[in-house]
Amino acid sequence: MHVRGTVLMLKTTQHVPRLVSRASSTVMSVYSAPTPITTNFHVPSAGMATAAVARVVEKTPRPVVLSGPSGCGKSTLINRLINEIGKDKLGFSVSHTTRGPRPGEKDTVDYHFVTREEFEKAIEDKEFVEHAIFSGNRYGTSKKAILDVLQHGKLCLLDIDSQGVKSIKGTDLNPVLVFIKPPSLEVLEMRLRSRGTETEEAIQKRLATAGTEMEFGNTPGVYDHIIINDDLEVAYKQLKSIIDQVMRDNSASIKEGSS
Ligand SMILES: Nc1ncnc2c1ncn2[C@@H]1O[C@H](COP(=O)(O)OP(=O)(O)OP(=O)(O)O)[C@@H](O)[C@H]1O
Repeated sequence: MHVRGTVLMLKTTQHVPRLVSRASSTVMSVYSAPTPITTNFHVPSAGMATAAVARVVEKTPRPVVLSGPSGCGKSTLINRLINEIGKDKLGFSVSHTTRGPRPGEKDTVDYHFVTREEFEKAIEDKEFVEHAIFSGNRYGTSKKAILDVLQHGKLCLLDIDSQGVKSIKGTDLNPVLVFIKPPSLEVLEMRLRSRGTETEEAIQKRLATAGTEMEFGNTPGVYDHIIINDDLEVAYKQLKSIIDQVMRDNSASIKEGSS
């Protein structure tokens, strides 16, 4: 998965209207004129004290962002999370892309595969919270995708590239940022080739972009965690431990916020 902004969610105990306040204030840097979004969230009742409501909004669960060069193993790690945590606790939402489907990928399941024109229109309509170009294709995470996740009281896990990370850092989402790093560019190339899903041209584009992604990932202070995906078992354990911690923190903050 790339930029794609694949959105996964780990279930927490309660959902809160975080995006409502976000959408009407900072939102993402990609918005030229943010507009309020309508949701079906459970909004605290009118009888709830204003201070308590403010605390609930303030204590919204943090999303987790996974990022790293194409072929670093994001999809592999995410699929293991899905398998281990289970679909009753882990949701999956779908991003938009202008790239063509790989063999086996299904429209609306793996991505919303759209034309460039449709993507441009979605940008104009301010449907995306972040969007980026990767290897000549466009990827975007729609507000609707995230809202769909949050409506189910789940923690979002986003898979986005460095451009998306820059955008999301400029918001009040307060994401936990995790960089998935290949052991080396040589290993990355080998894995990309063995995956056998790309043309030579696409592989070259991915490798060209990989250098920039690695540089960004290595920049001090950008990411909260860096996981080197050498041994898959070790990398997975590290990621799972981060996810477990975020889930605990989110649960605790929700309880505190709603008390
Ligand atoms: N630790 C690992 N050891 C060996 N092979 C791995 C490891 N992690 C992932 N792979 C393999 O590397 C290839 C690329 O992994 P994957 O598709 O998960 O990367 P990705 O980051 O999701 O890429 P993209 O962004 O292009 O979708 C896959 O064939 C996967 O099986």
